[in-house]
Amino acid sequence: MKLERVEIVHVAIPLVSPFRTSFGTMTTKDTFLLHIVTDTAEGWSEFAADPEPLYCPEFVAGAEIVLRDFLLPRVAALPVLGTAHLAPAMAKIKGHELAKAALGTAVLDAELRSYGMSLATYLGAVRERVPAGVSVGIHPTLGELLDAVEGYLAEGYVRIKLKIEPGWDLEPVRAVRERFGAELPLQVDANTAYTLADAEHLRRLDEFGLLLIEEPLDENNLHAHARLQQRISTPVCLDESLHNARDTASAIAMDACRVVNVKPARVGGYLEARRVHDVAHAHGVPVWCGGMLETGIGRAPNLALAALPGFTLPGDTSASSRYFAEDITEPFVLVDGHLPVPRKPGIGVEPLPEPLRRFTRHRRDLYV
Ligand SMILES: CSCC[C@@H](NC(=O)CCC(=O)O)C(=O)O
Ligand SMILES: [Mg+2]
Repeated sequence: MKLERVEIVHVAIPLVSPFRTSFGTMTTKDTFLLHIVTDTAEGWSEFAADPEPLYCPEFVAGAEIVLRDFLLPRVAALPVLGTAHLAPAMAKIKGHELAKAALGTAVLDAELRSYGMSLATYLGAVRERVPAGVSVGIHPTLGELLDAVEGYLAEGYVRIKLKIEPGWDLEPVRAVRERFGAELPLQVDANTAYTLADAEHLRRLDEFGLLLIEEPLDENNLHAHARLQQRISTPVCLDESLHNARDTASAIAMDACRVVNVKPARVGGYLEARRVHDVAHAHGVPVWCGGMLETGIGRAPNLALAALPGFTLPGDTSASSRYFAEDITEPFVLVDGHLPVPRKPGIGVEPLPEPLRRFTRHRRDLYV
């Protein structure tokens, strides 16, 4: 393949309801798509983070600069444009995994389309549909939380994840357990909101039989997560702390991580995400596919990844309607608590021209 053009398409899609986490409240999915044109096929991808660096250090405006000034010049200079060649070409740039993932996924999409191969086939998917969990934000009252959970269960979601923070943890978990029973697959995500000083408090979550507690302590602090795991029985799951397969191997070796939230964008793309899956699977550590409120452009490839053998826990791969009244692709619709694995070439979806036009804020060439 030969790179001919790369376009950045900034989109802003309103959320159906505010999504509050321990680090802020989102009301719009405000990010960009990459559209690449090569001599043999086109490719699409989505940048997974937001305008502010609150979940991780990367953010929309910064990623555009990193792509335009540092990643694209190196990739465009490659004698052969192919997914396998990208990581070595981008490796000299430190960090910026989400920006690298956006470029790498667009190239992978184009490459697979040129071969007529689906991402699911390429990655080694073994399922045609995957069970869908749902992430539930922090609500103003317990009553509103219980109503939200009731609604998601009625839609068929098979697992509930509750966002927690100091002051909103034991009570919402207890309320959900009391209302929906001990058998409901239930987990929590703190997004780094606690410290080791909270260990005794977090140990009180052990009575609720949670599947896991996600990223309770500050990111990249594997030692503290390992010490916390010695004091609580709820399995610690890492998210923000794992940037690649190497981190995953270290975290498992230190017993800092008994479950892995695999987010392809966070680890630099789908090839590294498969490596993370392979490392965890080899150690008997279950993985599940995390989410970043993706549009269908990011949701489709996540579903392909979630169909790999080691993804034994439901992910945050919800239906498009979880966040959007209208998606920029054909919507992903829950059927019996599952979503279909895309099987068309590449990521298997393209933006729908009309919704894309309506939700586009601006688009420009990053490379011609
Ligand atoms: C704005 S919160 C984004 C990161 C968060 N993602 C989710 O909670 C799932 C979001 C989704 O359903 O895509 C996480 O830390 O796991
Ligand atoms: Mg998380």
